[in-house]
Amino acid sequence: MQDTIFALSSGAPPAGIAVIRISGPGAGAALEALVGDLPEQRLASLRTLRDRDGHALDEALVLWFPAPKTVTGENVAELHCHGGRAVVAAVMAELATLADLREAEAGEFTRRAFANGRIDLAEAEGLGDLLAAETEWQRRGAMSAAGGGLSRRIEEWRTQLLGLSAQVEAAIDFSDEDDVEVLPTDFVDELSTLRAEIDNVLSRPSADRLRDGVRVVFAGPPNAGKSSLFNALLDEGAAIVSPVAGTTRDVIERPVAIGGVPFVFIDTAGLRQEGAGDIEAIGIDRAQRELEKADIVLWLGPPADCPAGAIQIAPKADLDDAGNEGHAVSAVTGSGLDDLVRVLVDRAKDLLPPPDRIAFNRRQKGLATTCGEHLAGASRVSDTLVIAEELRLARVALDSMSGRNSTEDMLDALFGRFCIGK
Ligand SMILES: Nc1nc2c(ncn2[C@@H]2O[C@H](COP(=O)(O)OP(=O)(O)OP(=O)(O)O)[C@@H](O)[C@H]2O)c(=O)[nH]1
Ligand SMILES: [K+]
Ligand SMILES: [Mg+2]
Repeated sequence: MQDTIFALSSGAPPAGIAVIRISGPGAGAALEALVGDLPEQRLASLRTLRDRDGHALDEALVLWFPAPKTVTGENVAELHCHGGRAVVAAVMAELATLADLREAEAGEFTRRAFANGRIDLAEAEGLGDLLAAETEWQRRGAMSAAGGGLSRRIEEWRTQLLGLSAQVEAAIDFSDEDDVEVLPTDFVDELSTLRAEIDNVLSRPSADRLRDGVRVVFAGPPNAGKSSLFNALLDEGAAIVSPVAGTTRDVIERPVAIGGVPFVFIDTAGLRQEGAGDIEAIGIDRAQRELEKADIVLWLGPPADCPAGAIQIAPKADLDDAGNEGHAVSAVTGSGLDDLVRVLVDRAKDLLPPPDRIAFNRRQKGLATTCGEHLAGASRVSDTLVIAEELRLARVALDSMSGRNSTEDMLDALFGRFCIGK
């Protein structure tokens, strides 16, 4: 029999309320052990929680949800206790003494929901992103996946594919008689419409970029003012600033939300060929690698050396001898910073999937690409047996997207990034 699991599903105590969730075949018995009987299902009831000796642990709102229409698909009980540390500890300790009950692992509730078909993989991934969301754009992006928007679309595509396969199977059966394989004329149209739809979503930026933030690298020669600008934009003294060329060696990363858009600002060592010591040289190597991974580069060096696609900055605008090509900014007076931020936000929005539209993450993009290749394969040939096989393979890719055929490793990786109690 499946273990019954429990965990604190709300934030760390102390808090106003602590929600302890119990899921599994023994959830009802556990609730009964604490409150004396099973309260009416799906209704909040105020009860005294007691230990096995009858001592009161807390007054709590308790809820009883019998399987299968529950968040995990199993029997579920919820205890809405007072959120004090000692209260939570006492109730959790009492639960741990009950037979067949144990504390849940990270993501275990969600994993059970997936195993019981309450959510599919795309929804579980969206839920993971939603829980991790720190900015408005992240929240909106994750909402649609967590709410099943992407899953429904995948299901529609799957249904269309099944329809196409059925047409091919019919043509194969028909061709047995006189060796002529006839596919309905609109078969080709339907196939290309499906391909176009998947390609359209594929063309959108990846949902991972939204989750991880847009990487903005501050680059240029030593002493250009990179760290000063980095600090000024972050409004904190994260990076050391000094008149000594080669002050910054290591890469310094700071996540920051601006206008609801998630960024990661990255300060780097000044780039120079000569005169760098051993440690600075390592820093320069790291800076080069960051430049390769950057989504946006702020270039604080001579325009002639500005990397392709980078935003040219004219730093130290308060000084008389400041350059005047590019976005003039001063870390000292703050001039030009607001404009620069606007430019950054505009650029970032082009790099992120539009909120409220469905988008693939990296894993889904790989599968959608495979799916698209098989659809293309199906439209290239006239042999119906080959077409049927290509359509089948396209469907296998879609099924991996929704997790109809997922491996344990993949599930471990996905649910491992959830928190305990989710
Ligand atoms: N007047 C003025 N001075 C600045 C400004 N920005 C930076 N500086 C000065 O320029 C010097 C170098 O600044 P940093 O921010 O350390 O420059 P960096 O590009 O990070 O330098 P490295 O890390 O050594 O590559 C320091 O003395 C700063 O005070 C600015 O906007 N105006
Ligand atoms: K410096
Ligand atoms: Mg620096």
